[in-house]
Formats: sequence, C-alpha cells, structure tokens
Amino acid sequence: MPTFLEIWLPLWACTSSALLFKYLTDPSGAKPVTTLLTLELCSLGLWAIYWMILYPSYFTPFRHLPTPPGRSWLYGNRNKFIPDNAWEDVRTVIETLPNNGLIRYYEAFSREVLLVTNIEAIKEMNSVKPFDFGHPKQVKYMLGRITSSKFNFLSEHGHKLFRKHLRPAFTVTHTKKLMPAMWKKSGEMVRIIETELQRNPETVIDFRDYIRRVMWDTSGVVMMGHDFQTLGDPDGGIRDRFAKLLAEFSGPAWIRLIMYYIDLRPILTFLSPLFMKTSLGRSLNYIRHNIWQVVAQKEDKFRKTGSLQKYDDLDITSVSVESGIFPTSELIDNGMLFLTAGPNSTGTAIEWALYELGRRPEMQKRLRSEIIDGCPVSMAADEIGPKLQSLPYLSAVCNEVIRCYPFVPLSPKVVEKDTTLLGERVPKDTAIQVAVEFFNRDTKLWGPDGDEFNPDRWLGEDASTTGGAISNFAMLSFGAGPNICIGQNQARAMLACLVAAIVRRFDIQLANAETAGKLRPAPFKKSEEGIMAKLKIVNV
Ligand code: HEM
Repeated sequence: MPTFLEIWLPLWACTSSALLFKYLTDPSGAKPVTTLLTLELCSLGLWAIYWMILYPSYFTPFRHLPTPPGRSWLYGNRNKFIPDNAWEDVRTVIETLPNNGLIRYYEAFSREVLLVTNIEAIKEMNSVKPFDFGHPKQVKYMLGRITSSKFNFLSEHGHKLFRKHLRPAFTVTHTKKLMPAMWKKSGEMVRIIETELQRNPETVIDFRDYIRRVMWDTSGVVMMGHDFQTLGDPDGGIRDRFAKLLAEFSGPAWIRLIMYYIDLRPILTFLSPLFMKTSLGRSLNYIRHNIWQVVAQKEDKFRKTGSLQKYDDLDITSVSVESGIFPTSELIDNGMLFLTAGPNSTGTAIEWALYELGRRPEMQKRLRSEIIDGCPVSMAADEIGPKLQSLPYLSAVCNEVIRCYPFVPLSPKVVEKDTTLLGERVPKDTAIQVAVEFFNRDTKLWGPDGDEFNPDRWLGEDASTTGGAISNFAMLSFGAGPNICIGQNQARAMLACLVAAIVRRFDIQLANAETAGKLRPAPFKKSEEGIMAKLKIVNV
C-alpha cells in the first residue's frame, strides 16, 4: 500500500503545476487551486503531527516495547545510533534498557525501527520464517544502481534460481581450486611493495590503495577469469572507474533518507537514462562493457567446445555460463554484483587484520612462523592455496577478524508480509535492525572475553567452526538464512591468501596506530584513513 507521502507528493506536484499554469494564463481563476493547495499543506502538517508526535506515543502497535530515553520528534533516537561506532551505543542501550528481545527506536522524522536484541529472534527470522524478512528498499536501490535490475534486485523466485545455480561455484571445494590464482595475485602485490621498499626502506606503505587494487584484480580473475591488471597499472582507466564505483555505489545519503518515506525506485528507473550520463553512470557503463566482453567470449567458447571447466576456466562466470540458466544480461549483472560485493568487504577485512596484527607483534610472529613452516618458499603455487586452508592459526586469525569487524555492523531488514516475531505481531513494511556486532561480541554467546580480539577461541577441534559460541547464529558477519553471503568461502580464502602473503614477507609496524582504528561515518565498518605501515622484509 502506498504511504501517505507517496500519495501526497504527486497530488501536491499536480496542484502546484496547475497553480503555476493558472497564474500564467488566468490569475483571476487561481483561487480554487490556491484553496486546494492550502488544504494539501494543512493535511501534510496534520500528518506530520500524527506521524512524529501522536503515532509513537499512542498509536504504534509497538507502544508497549521499551524505547531508549531522549527521543526527539525530529531526530528520533538518532544520537544513539549514529553510524560511526554505532555498536558501542547500541550495546549500551541493549544492556541497560530492560527488554525481552525487541526494542523500538526512532530514526530521523520518527521513522520507527525494531532493534532485535535476542538470539532466539535471530533464529526465528532466519530459520523458521526466513522469507518473511527481506532487504529494505535502500539496499535494493544500492544494488539497482550497479545492476540493470530496475532497482528491484531479485524476486523471491529469481533469488532462489540465482542461489541454486550459482551455489556450485561458491562451495569450499570449488573455492580451493581458485586459491592458486588468489595466491598468485597476493604474491604479485607483495613483490610490488618489495620494490617500493627497496627504493626506500623507510617508506610508509599506504595499504588501502594496494589492497583495493589487488582485490579488484583477484576478484576479476576469480569471478570472471579476467585480470584487470590494476596492480601493474596504477593509473589505468579501469582503476579510476572502479574507485568511482566503490566510492559512490551506495548513492547520496539524502536519497536513502527519502526512500524511507517514499519509494523513489519508479522515478529513478524513469530517470536512469539521465543517471547513465553522470560520471558514475559512465564508469558503470565502462565496467559493464568490459564484463560484457568477457562474458561474450565465454559464451562463444562454450558454444564451440561444450565445456569451460574442462579447459580450466574455473571462475564463477564460467560456471554460470555452463549452467545455461542465465541470459547474457544477467551474467553481466552478476559480474557487477560480485565486483561490488566482494572486493570492498574482503579488502576491508584485510585492513582490519593488518590493524590487529600490526598492534600485536607476538601474534604476528606466531602467525608468521606457522605460515613459513607450513608453506615454505619452495612450495608450488598450486599446492600453497589449499595448504593455507589447513593452517589452524591463520584460519583462527581470519575468523576472529571477520567476527570482530563485521563489514555491516547494523544490518537493516524489512518485514515482507504480516508476521510475528517472539510472539509479537509485526506488520508488513516494519523496519528491523539486526545489531550484528552486538551478537558477534556478546559475552553471553562467546564467553567472558567475547569483546576481545582473541584468535585462540577458534583453536581446538570443536571450536574451529564455532569459535566456542553457544549458538549457530552468534556470528552474523555474513548474514544468515536464505540471503547469507554467497561469497563467504571466497572471502575467507582471499583473506587467508593475502594475510599470509603479507605476513610471510613483511614485519608490520603500524605508522598510524593511534588513528587507524577511527571509523569512517558510514553504514560499513571501515577505518577512516586505512592502514599505514612501516615494513621490514623478512628473509625466509
Ligand atoms: C569479508 C567479506 C564479506 C562480508 C563481510 C560479506 C557480507 C555479506 C552480508 C552481510 C551479506 C548480506 C546477507 C543478508 O542479507 O543477510 C552479503 C550478501 C552477499 N554477498 Fe557478501 N560479504 C563478503 C564477501 C563477499 C564476496 C567475496 C562476494 C563475492 C561473490 C560476496 C557476494 C555476496 C552476494 C552476491 C550477496 C547477496 C546474496 C543474496 O542476496 O543471496 N560477498 N555479504
């Protein structure tokens, strides 16, 4: 059902246009239109009073649920849920406000949100009624900007097909086959850094730029069997286009804010030819064109040979082409999706790994000796990838980074159909927020040191997959349920390869230890300035 503003806004636009027309053509006949416009403005005022003042106090179905104190009708509880380091504030609220698993809070202009605080609710959302909860419009909007899916992402049926036919490409077994390629790219980055250090051993390495480039190249190889070569060509055109895509893919904050009240997707779809003329639109077209070329070559090869994997084309696009399910446009969309979803999130995890290791020389030393013992320099690239997966401390460090630094610390969801949660009636369109980082660090789930960075929790037979947590839903960095990150095995593999390659070759000392942990104000948990480090080459 359309919201009040979705009805009001077109009416107001029509009346305003009619009034302008009247003033230009027949000012004496403008009075009825002026009266109509006044009535419309009054109705907006009344709606604002109802929505921002009366609804939260008297009419919401959630009025019996606890709300954090200090709500203002204009900003809601926004002061407590600011995106930079939201989790600390969220934790304080969850721990100090008595609640039974659900807290209601208010965003700017009194947009009501249910904050899920109880692991039973997470279980119910993801395993009992997984299709009752979906992606909010903002997420679809972000995905729609990079794919041509008309700002809708995927229908439930389309999503099931997408998962079913892509799953074989993302299994642990298939990922192992892709690890030599990941390792090769990691080695290439290490060699370029080495060259920079040989020129000036005192140089401070800005890892953000290196990690971005290696992630684009690795993702290109893994996702499409195509090397974008941004590592070797730091000034190339595609690199700038990727940078633009990364910086701007989530769209302007004001559009995301308006989307809470008005679904702008039909208008944005209508305006998309204009959007494609902006510099971001042109960058997207450029990357899309590159992906199209790769896809077309693969489709051609498949038509001629009847197989791609037989010819060692193991990348995700090749597996997707072989499935015969996806039309060319969807193969390109998938490529765009993977290039947006994978490199930024995984690259950010690598930064956090370097941040933790850079501050902990003992941990770094322990990890280095495991890597050097397990993967001597003489080992062939083909063997080294799978070998890395069997190194317990490396896996433990990577798991702990993913746990402590979830890329999406607060995960927004929306209720797709009228349902219940913890016995509470929850109407369609209710906004939900899952406090991922709260669960990831909750001492009730992880033990008394749940809030500390401690890779050892992942060591030991039973702990290697659970980290000793008492619930399968305690670690939510990759989401859960039917939308759980399809690329998680690859993310872990890329993280392991890059961390191992860097730690094996360099002793890392943070040059910006004091400030590297400062977060960028954004929905993603990313450091403001990234990792700057002084490196010493380790001779192995
Ligand atoms: C450390 C790295 C990564 C993190 C933390 C991460 C996290 C996430 C999260 C939280 C979701 C949403 C889950 C939900 O809605 O419940 C997601 C979805 C997704 N991720 Fe990842 N991701 C990572 C790496 C990757 C990589 C490398 C790929 C490459 C293919 C990828 C592809 C996707 C896709 C396609 C989806 C949408 C899945 C769907 O709706 O079915 N991600 N990821």
